[in-house]
Amino acid sequence: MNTTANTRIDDAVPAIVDWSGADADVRTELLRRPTQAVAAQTRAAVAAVLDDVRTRGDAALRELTARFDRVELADFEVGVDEFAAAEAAVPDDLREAMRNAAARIEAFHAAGVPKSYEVQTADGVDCARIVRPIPRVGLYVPAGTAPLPSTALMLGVPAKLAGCREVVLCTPPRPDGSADPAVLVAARLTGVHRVFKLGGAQAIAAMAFGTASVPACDKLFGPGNSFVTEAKQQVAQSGTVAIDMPAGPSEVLVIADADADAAFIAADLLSQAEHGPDSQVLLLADDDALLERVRVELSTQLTVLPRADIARQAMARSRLLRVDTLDVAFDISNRYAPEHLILALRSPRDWLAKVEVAGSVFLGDWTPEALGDYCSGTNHVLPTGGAARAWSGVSVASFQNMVSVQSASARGIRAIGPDAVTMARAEGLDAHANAVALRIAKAAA
Ligand SMILES: NC(=O)c1ccc[n+]([C@@H]2O[C@H](COP(=O)([O-])OP(=O)(O)OC[C@H]3O[C@@H](n4cnc5c(N)ncnc54)[C@H](O)[C@@H]3O)[C@@H](O)[C@H]2O)c1
Ligand SMILES: N[C@H](CO)Cc1c[nH]c[nH+]1
Ligand SMILES: [Zn+2]
Repeated sequence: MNTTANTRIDDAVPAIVDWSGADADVRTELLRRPTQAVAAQTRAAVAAVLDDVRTRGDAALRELTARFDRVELADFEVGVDEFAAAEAAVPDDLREAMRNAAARIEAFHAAGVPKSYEVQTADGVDCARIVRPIPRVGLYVPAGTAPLPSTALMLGVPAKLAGCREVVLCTPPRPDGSADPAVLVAARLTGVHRVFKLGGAQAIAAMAFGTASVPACDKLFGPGNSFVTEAKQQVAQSGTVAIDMPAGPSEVLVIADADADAAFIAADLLSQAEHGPDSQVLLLADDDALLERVRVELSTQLTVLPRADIARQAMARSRLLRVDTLDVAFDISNRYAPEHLILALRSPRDWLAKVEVAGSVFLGDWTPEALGDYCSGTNHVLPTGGAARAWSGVSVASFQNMVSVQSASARGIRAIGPDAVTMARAEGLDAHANAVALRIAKAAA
């Protein structure tokens, strides 16, 4: 332990680094996520797992589950009896909280369901976009460090709103071979059709390629550790299946001013640090005294946190940064593109226009990030690792295909056909030109 003034500061708590005047590119470089070496190791391990499941199916799943989850399973699918046992095991207050959360998630997501639309683009030419559910989707619910039934709600509710025909869910088995009961109850609450006790890259491989017991899905969803996230990216590159986004180890970036509540900020930082040793939590503030108060609070709160060991490891990749102005803090945040952004500022809504990219934003002292994790109604499956620059959190649209439709009458082909013929000839594609010209001639007769 170090000593500052009268307070003992936990060794894991980062020192305050002064970034006043630091070059913007240098700052961005310093906030990089996992090193290339770690990523390369993970890539190779995941590629081997995917290959094994693709070639050997269920036999590979059994071996990989024994190796990584330390449990021998003959059958991965959750049956009627296990669902019934889960319903009996989950306490009423948790069931009630999950029902309430599901209702708010549904209310928020239902308001954003993309609608079909039709436009007449020329006389006799109608164009439409119709919305269709993706037929078979695969959801991943993490359960390595801790089972996350809230994730089953975040994925199951929009899948149900979209109307997907078959919703499959994988979650890692517990040491006794069962699935977490709360995950099963949450899955049932949202109408998930089939649940398999599979975790990690092998679960992703099973849902991407299909095996004798697990159906191949059209699109995969959900967060997970670096193995799960890498597996999703590799199966997406193989072109057999789509994915929602890279949703890896949790991150939060807090921008705070001098009057922010240090205890609240420390609690929010620790709430994401406890997700895993590879979480990253960042605080940017323009006030030395506030930063010091947060260090003290982090030390104090760590002493009573049950998952302090995990949070301490995450602290090693985390930073407390002094910036010149709040404008600089927003510039850094926009370059970093955090999964979660907390604005612990006075009049936080006035600052919202400065946010260019972030997965989800939390305004003011009374909006802890944990509310969004569970029950405000927004989705907690969010892009990480800088992916928020171009990817968005899960929504009903993530579970839908948009199909475009066009219809031309004889009047329509006369009206717009000549443009097509001219453009086709310019591209040297005479068969294209002919397909249109034939119809123009017949429509004119
Ligand atoms: N971005 C988001 O939206 C979001 C949401 C919730 C959680 N998360 C993140 O999800 C992650 C959950 O991770 P988790 O570990 O708790 O659960 P997990 O279910 O993602 O991973 C557990 C699985 O990883 C596999 N595994 C473990 N060690 C392995 C190894 N050495 N080699 C190969 N496979 C191995 C095992 O099969 C195990 O079943 C956390 O990092 C959390 O921060 C992100
Ligand atoms: N904070 C996580 C997303 O990074 C979501 C979660 C689930 N349970 C608790 N938190
Ligand atoms: Zn969380």
